[in-house]
Amino acid sequence: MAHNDNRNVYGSPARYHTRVSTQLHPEYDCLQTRIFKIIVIGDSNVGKTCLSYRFCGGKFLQNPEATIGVDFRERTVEIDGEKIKIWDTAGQERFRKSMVEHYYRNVHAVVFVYDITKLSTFESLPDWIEECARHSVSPSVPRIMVGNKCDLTDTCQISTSCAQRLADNYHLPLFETSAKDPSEKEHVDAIFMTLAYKLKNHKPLRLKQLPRESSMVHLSQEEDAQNPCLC
Ligand SMILES: Nc1nc2c(ncn2[C@@H]2O[C@H](COP(=O)(O)OP(=O)(O)OP(=O)(O)O)[C@@H](O)[C@H]2O)c(=O)[nH]1
Repeated sequence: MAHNDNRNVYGSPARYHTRVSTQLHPEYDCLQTRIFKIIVIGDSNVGKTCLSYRFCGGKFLQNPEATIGVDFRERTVEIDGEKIKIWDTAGQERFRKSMVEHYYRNVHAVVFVYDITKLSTFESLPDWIEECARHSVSPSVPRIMVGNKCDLTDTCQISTSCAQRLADNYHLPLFETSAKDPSEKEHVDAIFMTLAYKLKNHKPLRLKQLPRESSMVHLSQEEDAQNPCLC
């Protein structure tokens, strides 16, 4: 396909604001790659930002701020150069209410997170799972449940067996980990990679290659919100 500077990553005319990175990303040397949208959902302070940052940035994010609306993080994984785009959602109702429709639209996988040291975040999980169902997310969309902050064993309030029962009720795989503990880095990777492998055979979004000079265009939140279909 002939290159067109006015096209965004999904190949449709860029009608809205786009942020262009001038950095060259060698992994974009192929003509096309695939992009999957994974949303991370759960109460405020459970560690959604830190988990997604650990996977995409490889580090523990010190002093994260509350997410307002959504933050995007990306990582290209070693499965045929697939690209995972993480939507780190806001846990606080006031910061998420205008975005909820956009969280669930065309989602490829969902990560439900709770904090193992805070019972209320575990008790909220059925509400998060039901919200997801209310937004017509197809039953075929892979979902997982993640208990975060396992480094805080002394203050754990939810036993693995209790968490496993809830996970079984909803037919969700359960993972317990810590975004903070460096020794859990590979485990956090494995959790997201589990989803990546499941997604491999799913229908992808198409990502058009941009010229080497501009290399990469990120959809802004505004643009994504206004494009009716990203598939
Ligand atoms: N001990 C410990 N603290 C963590 C861990 N992950 C996150 N935290 C801390 O938990 C707090 C909240 O982390 P965030 O990642 O901002 O939580 P969030 O779920 O994204 O919060 P919202 O953006 O408000 O929805 C911060 O003080 C983090 O440092 C973890 O694995 N262990």
